[in-house]
Amino acid sequence: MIKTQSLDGLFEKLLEGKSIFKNKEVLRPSYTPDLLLHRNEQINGLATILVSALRGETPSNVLIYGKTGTGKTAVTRYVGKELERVSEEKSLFCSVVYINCEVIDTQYRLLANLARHFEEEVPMTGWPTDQVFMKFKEAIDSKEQVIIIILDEIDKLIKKGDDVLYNLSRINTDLRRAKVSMIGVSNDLKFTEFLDPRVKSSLGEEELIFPPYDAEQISDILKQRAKMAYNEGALGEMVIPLCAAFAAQEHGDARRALDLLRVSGEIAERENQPQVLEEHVRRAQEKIEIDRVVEVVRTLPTQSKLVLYSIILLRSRGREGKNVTTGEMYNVYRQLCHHIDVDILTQRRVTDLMSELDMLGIVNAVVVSKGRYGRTKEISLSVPVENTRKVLLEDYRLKPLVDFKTSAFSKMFS
Ligand SMILES: Nc1ncnc2c1ncn2[C@@H]1O[C@H](COP(=O)(O)OP(=O)(O)OP(=O)(O)O)[C@@H](O)[C@H]1O
Repeated sequence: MIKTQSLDGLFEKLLEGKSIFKNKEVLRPSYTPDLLLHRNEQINGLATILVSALRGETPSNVLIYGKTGTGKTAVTRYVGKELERVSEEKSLFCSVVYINCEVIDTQYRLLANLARHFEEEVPMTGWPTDQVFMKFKEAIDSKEQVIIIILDEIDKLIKKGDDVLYNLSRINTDLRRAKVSMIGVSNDLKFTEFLDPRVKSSLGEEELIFPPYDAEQISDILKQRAKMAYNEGALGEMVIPLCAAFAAQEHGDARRALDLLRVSGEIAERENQPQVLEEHVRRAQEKIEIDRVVEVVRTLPTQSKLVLYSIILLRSRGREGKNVTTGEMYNVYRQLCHHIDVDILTQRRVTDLMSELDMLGIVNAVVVSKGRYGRTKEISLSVPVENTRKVLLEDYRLKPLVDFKTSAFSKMFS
């Protein structure tokens, strides 16, 4: 008979412990606070452009730029919500439609979503795109109204062509009653380079830049949120300054700072600690960094994974402390390719892939002089070996390499 452990009261026991969190949800990215700190200039700037909508005029199109976590989405949604609120109060017809182009990433799906927002029956696939566009136009032109379309992460949409933006930017010439304007949001400052010049000038009628927050501003944002998220006395004195300092080092990313504040609390909670302390923040920072790297490694192309795996093998063969040279790395890389029957790239190409890994912060390569033997690059890993190895071996193409170090590889070094 299989003995099962009694689980009576499993959750009750866990719930009994007093939580340090009052409301953890307010630390999640989906939560938008009622008051956005240090963004008055951007809020007023956007409101000044959009106020035309309340006068029944077409607001200029706007492009909003700024690095990740600088409050672009939060500000745009906040101003959009306010606009809708005032318009309702004044019995006007203004609607703001928010689309995240990372999720809705094809022209068809974008138009279908817009049409559906105005209660048109459009299937999510199957129709010619023109027909969906017609439906959308018909739907909105049935009455006098101003529609503002927020296209968040607009650069993701453009990767699949800019026809839809071209059509949307000219839509007002075909409309009799309705008026449409667009707000494009992006953290890629260069994405407009790929746009049709007509779309570029139409979309960028107005531009708003969101600068990164400094440590003090992040600290204010964290304090505001911590009051709602944590019980009184649950945060050690150094927690907020340290979270702010780490996030400001990154580039002033409020999302990262809020993540850090939440994960620090989760670590302290898991250890049944009554208070979050500096050491929890340091561990949270490490955890978030590992999670980030794991995600980057997971999505690398196979060839880059093989380059990385060669470096890992060289580092873990009892050579700790010794850096790997490009020559050694290429040697092992070739054997790995041979082992799993993958094309072998030239040393030059492999060196390029390695430089990309360097840029992603996965390895660190320094050029060293070998005297009369010329120059070479010495490579060290910037990521934890075991975690990275595990992620690499999750890839089915690399799986057969799991035994590699114990057979062919050990022979090479014995
Ligand atoms: N000024 C602020 N006051 C309070 N919270 C803020 C502020 N700016 C950003 N935040 C919070 O930081 C997180 C990230 O902000 P947001 O999503 O607006 O950034 P973003 O610039 O749109 O980033 P991305 O380009 O990655 O989408 C959100 O949880 C948001 O609520």
